[in-house]
Amino acid sequence: MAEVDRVAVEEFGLGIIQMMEHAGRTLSRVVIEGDADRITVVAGGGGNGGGGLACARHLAARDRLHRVVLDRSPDEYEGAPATQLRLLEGMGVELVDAAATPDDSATAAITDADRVIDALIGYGLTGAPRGVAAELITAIESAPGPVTALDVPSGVDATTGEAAGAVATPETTLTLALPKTGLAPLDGSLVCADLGIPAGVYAAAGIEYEHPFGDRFSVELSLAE
Ligand SMILES: NC(=O)C1=CN([C@@H]2O[C@H](COP(=O)(O)OP(=O)(O)OC[C@H]3O[C@@H](n4cnc5c(N)ncnc54)[C@H](O)[C@@H]3O)[C@@H](O)[C@H]2O)[C@H](O)CC1
Ligand SMILES: [K+]
Repeated sequence: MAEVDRVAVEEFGLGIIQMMEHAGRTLSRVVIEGDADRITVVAGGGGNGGGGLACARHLAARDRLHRVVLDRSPDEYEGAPATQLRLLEGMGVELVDAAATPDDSATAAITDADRVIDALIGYGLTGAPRGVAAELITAIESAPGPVTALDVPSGVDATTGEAAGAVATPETTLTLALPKTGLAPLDGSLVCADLGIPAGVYAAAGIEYEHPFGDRFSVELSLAE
């Protein structure tokens, strides 16, 4: 998937921000179909967090957003995730910086929600979750409300499916563009979102690909028997 992203951006000129917007908007559609109206988005600093922040903007516009929890200071965001964050700030959305709140307001923002979106870490996970991200994964895992994970449950290796430390167990995972091999052993439902990546990108990346979405922009997947 990382190679597909590279080819899409470097050889086809697709923007990261374009794909991230598809991810966030489709994620918001999936959770808006449920009845939760106090949805907390927990967002990391990379591409996964950026998709979560785009989702938060669409939820806020529909009055379904409870809180946005970050694992680092807003000043530390760069690139497309920073763009998503600035848009949210421009809407007046309050951000909970879990790294700067010694009290339990980040945990409360997660436990008070009636659904939590786990957009902390995606396929960019390296090793077991550390620091504030690990604490937030533990808080998500113990939250009373259901969890929707973006791309892969944070803490799960997208390729091997192994979890070397904390992991949040989702009710639903919305994976992006292609199902990752590490999702095969996953409990819960799996939905794949179309990011609008042209078929030629997959060909250039050496992947045999048939557009799986038909007329839709997301499809539910199940494991072959
Ligand atoms: N075509 C696609 O599928 C697209 C996917 N997108 C999304 O982007 C992520 C991958 O983005 P990337 O920036 O490469 O990495 P992540 O956001 O997954 O992770 C980096 C983030 O996580 C922190 N981190 C990594 N390991 C640890 C650890 N052990 N403990 C604590 N923190 C950790 C790191 O510091 C970074 O902040 C993909 O999954 C999709 O969600 C794109 O939006 C575009 C297309
Ligand atoms: K995630």
